[in-house]
Amino acid sequence: MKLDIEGVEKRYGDARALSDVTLRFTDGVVGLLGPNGAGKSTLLRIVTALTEPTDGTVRWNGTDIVETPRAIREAVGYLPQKFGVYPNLTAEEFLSYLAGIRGVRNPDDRIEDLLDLVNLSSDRNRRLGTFSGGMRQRVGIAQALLSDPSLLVVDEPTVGLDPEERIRFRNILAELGEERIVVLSTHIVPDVEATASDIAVLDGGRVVAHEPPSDLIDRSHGSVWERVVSDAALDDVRAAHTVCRTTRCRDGVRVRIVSDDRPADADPVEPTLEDAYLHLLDGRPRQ
Ligand SMILES: Nc1ncnc2c1ncn2[C@@H]1O[C@H](COP(=O)(O)OP(=O)(O)OP(=O)(O)O)[C@@H](O)[C@H]1O
Repeated sequence: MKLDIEGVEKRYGDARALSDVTLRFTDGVVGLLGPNGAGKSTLLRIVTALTEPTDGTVRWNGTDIVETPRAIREAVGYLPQKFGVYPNLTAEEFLSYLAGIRGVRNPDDRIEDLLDLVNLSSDRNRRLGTFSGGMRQRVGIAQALLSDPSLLVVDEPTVGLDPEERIRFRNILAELGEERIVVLSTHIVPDVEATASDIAVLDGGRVVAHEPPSDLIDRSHGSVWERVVSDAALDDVRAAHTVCRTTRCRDGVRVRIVSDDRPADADPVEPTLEDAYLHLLDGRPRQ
């Protein structure tokens, strides 16, 4: 499978949401990272043929999806950021309804397998209106997989999931990525770290990195530090540096800092993907 995005630009009036985006995705999980407003959802809407680019091309296994949107619509499963359900339907009824609309073959077997995959078999006959946010999200994942898509696109899928569900979900994504392209857009860097073989970072509508997580981490070696400070000194450290994490310890607060220069009294530490991501975005912490 191959998804080729070339020179894609998207303008809304005078505002540019995407500028000259060129990316090639192949089988595996690709993590799409970027701060608020970076253009992630816009890019996902373009590659799923829900929106047309203002300029540039997107090809699915060689076929231009702007000219032939059917090529991608038949291949894609999509879990949008805002996923609505019919509250009066049960999980099983909802999936059956969508399977009917989408012409899924052997829908009963497929729904059985998917309810099992997302751990909702025992809740299949409950109305969706009684589901927690995390359970609804799992229904969303199941519906995205109904047609056994070769391209699975998921936008912020772990929002609302508790830690146990998140880990379960990450494992499902990693497994799914073995035989298809999974594009996972998220703010939660550890989710990407756990699943993605490839990372694309957007900032201000442009691609600022596209490489394996280990390469991104390598680039921030020598720029991540830790030191212990008193509570009273914490504000000064925050004013002077990009602080990516603070942890309370016996002697005060352990502060993790991203900086190209060594901060006073700080020791170098091994960077994580989250550190590398902050370092890439000019060391400015974002939401
Ligand atoms: N329909 C639209 N009309 C006008 N501007 C839009 C529209 N959709 C998105 N934008 C703008 O395009 C830019 C990119 O938005 P987009 O939602 O793609 O970013 P994002 O990376 O998904 O952000 P977030 O992480 O907050 O969801 C933003 O400046 C946004 O305001």
